[in-house]
Amino acid sequence: MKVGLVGWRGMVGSVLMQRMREESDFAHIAPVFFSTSQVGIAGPNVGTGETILQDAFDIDSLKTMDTIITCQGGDYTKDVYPKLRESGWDGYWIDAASALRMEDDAVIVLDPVNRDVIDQALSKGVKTYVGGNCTVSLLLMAIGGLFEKDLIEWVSPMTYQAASGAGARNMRELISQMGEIRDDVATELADPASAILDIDRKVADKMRSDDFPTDQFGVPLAGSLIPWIDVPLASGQSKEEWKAQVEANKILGTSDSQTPIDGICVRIGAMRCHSQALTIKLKKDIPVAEIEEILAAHNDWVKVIPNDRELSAQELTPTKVTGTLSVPVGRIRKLTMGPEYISAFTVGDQLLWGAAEPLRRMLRILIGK
Ligand SMILES: NC(=O)C1=CN([C@@H]2O[C@H](COP(=O)(O)OP(=O)(O)OC[C@H]3O[C@@H](n4cnc5c(N)ncnc54)[C@H](OP(=O)(O)O)[C@@H]3O)[C@@H](O)[C@H]2O)C=CC1
Ligand SMILES: N[C@@H](CC(=O)OP(=O)(O)O)C(=O)O
Repeated sequence: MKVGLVGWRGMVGSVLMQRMREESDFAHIAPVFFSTSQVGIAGPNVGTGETILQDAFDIDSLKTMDTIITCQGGDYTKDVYPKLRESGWDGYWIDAASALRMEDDAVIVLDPVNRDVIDQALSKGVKTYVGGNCTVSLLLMAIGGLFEKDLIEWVSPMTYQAASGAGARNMRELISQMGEIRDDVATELADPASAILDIDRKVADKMRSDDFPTDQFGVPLAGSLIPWIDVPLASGQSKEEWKAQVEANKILGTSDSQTPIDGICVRIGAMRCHSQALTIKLKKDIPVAEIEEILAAHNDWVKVIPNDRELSAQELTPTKVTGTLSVPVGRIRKLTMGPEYISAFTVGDQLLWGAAEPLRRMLRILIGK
């Protein structure tokens, strides 16, 4: 299979390349690397010989691919995808961007959760497969078992989303902000006798000052948070909040009988792991032990963490999860609202299961390996 890769050197694309190398995916395809800015120079050698970067806007060149996998972004998709389809190209398009997700002829891929939906689409001849929003994919990897058994009446996810979701420049800015704060009080920190309230005031002054680096986020994130992600909608939701219900139900194949999923999305100063605190209303009263069993049995990556202080602090954090495919879910307990109400807390790497991994697994499904 001739596979065109677009956006492979960006942040999501680099994680995709890393995973494809780790899983020897390149042994099963003939890769062709495209670029929007570096046409004609040497591309990566992935064990299949020297490569030269092709023009990612050249429809004739793209048309020779059996499959195109893109992490280039929504603007690229909106520009190139319609031209390619209008030209008669009938290949598989696998995309990280949100642009095509809610189109009728596109499927949102997360095969540990919706392999049945993917298989049905393939047999119907669907050719467009899009990765879900990171928060949505991570939510479903964590509590997919309860959805599979049709036990959920509604979910309210309150998110704690990492800087990486906003892009590479934002990750850099977060670190710069952390450094600026620390450097500003380095002398006081070195003196154990210095007053903490003096340090605190100096930190707040620094974060509010005009020279604090906020070009990317617009406001301080380090030492603070941002309770809004993406553009506002007429409903009062942010677009990130809107995606939870529509995308999750599309992934699950339940768009006609939507399970309500809604909460507040918040950016915090983590690097690349999104966390979510969940309030779940179950359709019936089930013991916590049974809930834990259902969750743990759903897929190979979800890991139930007992509701224990030490284990939660060690296992259920961005620090533990970053760079791994593990999706821990813990803090599972009955809430005082009633026996059908439970809490849960989950963490996942938003660049792996949240972005790159569902795409490379879709490619593997296509090549049948
Ligand atoms: N960030 C995220 O968490 C998620 C992103 N996505 C989707 O993936 C898309 C891509 O996101 P992301 O990977 O963050 O985007 P990046 O900005 O990291 O990369 C996008 C493109 O920018 C170009 N580029 C220009 N300068 C550089 C440079 N110095 N280093 C690397 N690439 C460079 C590359 O294209 P070229 O080689 O052609 O110049 C690259 O493919 C998003 O638009 C979004 O639709 C989906 C899920 C999560
Ligand atoms: N919006 C997400 C990242 C992202 O790229 O989402 P989407 O793939 O739905 O555009 C975040 O900020 O954390």
